Amino acid sequence: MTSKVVHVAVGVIERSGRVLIARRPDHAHQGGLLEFPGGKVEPGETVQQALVREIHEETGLTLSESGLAPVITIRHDYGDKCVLLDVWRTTDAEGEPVGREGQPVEWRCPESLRDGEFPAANRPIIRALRLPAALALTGTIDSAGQGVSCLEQSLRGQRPALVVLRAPSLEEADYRQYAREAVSLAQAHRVDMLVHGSPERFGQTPGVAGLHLPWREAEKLSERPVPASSWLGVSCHSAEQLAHAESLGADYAVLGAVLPTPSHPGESGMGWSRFADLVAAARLPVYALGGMSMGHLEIARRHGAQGIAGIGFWWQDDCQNQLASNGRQQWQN
Ligand SMILES: Nc1nc2c([nH]c(=O)n2[C@@H]2O[C@H](COP(=O)(O)OP(=O)(O)OP(=O)(O)O)[C@@H](O)[C@H]2O)c(=O)[nH]1
Repeated sequence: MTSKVVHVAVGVIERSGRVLIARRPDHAHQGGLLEFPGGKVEPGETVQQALVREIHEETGLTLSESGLAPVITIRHDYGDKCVLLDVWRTTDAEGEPVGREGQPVEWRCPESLRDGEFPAANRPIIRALRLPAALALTGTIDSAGQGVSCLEQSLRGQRPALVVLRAPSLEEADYRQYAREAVSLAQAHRVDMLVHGSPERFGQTPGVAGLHLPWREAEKLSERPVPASSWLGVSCHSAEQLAHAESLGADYAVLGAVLPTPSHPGESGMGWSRFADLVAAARLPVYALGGMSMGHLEIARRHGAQGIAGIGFWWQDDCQNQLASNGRQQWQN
């Protein structure tokens, strides 16, 4: 274990749906691999100031500090060096990039980025760029048929990028039927659907985009139960659970409850400060769960979250129709 932590400002510079990638010089630490441009934060600098300086030095692009938004922080020990990658994104870089230190630079689609092309610490950054800002969970239902019609209605109202099909009240056979119909509905709406529950459910649902493990399922596992090409999420409530999710190779975790929520009456929630502490120590994208509306997205991001997760802000069942039609907010990626 190395003790000194090097604080590194890392920039995800986005333009027309692509991100700017550079190649690290062969002689540098993690040399020859791809990277997001950036560099060490110098004493007396804020991370935003360091990023504006580094990006200009390396690529000639001009960034504004106010145009930077936090993505994720990752602490990683390479054995010979311990880094804290402080990752920020911007869409308003000015100029055309050139490799001013002789390094090749190119624009790439986030979907084309492969883990093995980058230093190991970058895996969560690549996940964070592909994951949406809002993770939608399906609401309580009594039957597969009711679930499918609520899902259809909800997808017609809004189209989240990623939906977790949660239905704890259904028997196994009913869940299987629900999942099959839900996946074809999701495909028609070009939405990625994840089954919620055991790894068997993933195997039994053709066309599903991934698996979301409740903690009771995650704790039984010691390795990733789905291929790298599918999503894996885990519900967590503590630092130990987040560490276990990471050891399973999860692509994201959901952490809560952050605020009081109608689904858990009488529970106060951990609050944003505790949430931020737990996220700061985690090495995967983390969604805030519990009492979330789209209006909480900004505060969640400020506390290190990938975004928000929940039911109430998108799911339309009979009691929520009124709410949804009164004030629908746009989904953001
Ligand atoms: N810029 C950048 N550094 C990364 C990424 N991923 C990652 O692990 N790192 C690590 O973070 C550290 C950044 O150092 P750097 O060499 O880019 O910083 P710098 O330009 O200030 O370095 P120098 O002054 O030593 O030349 C290196 O140890 C590098 O391996 C990434 O995506 N971008």
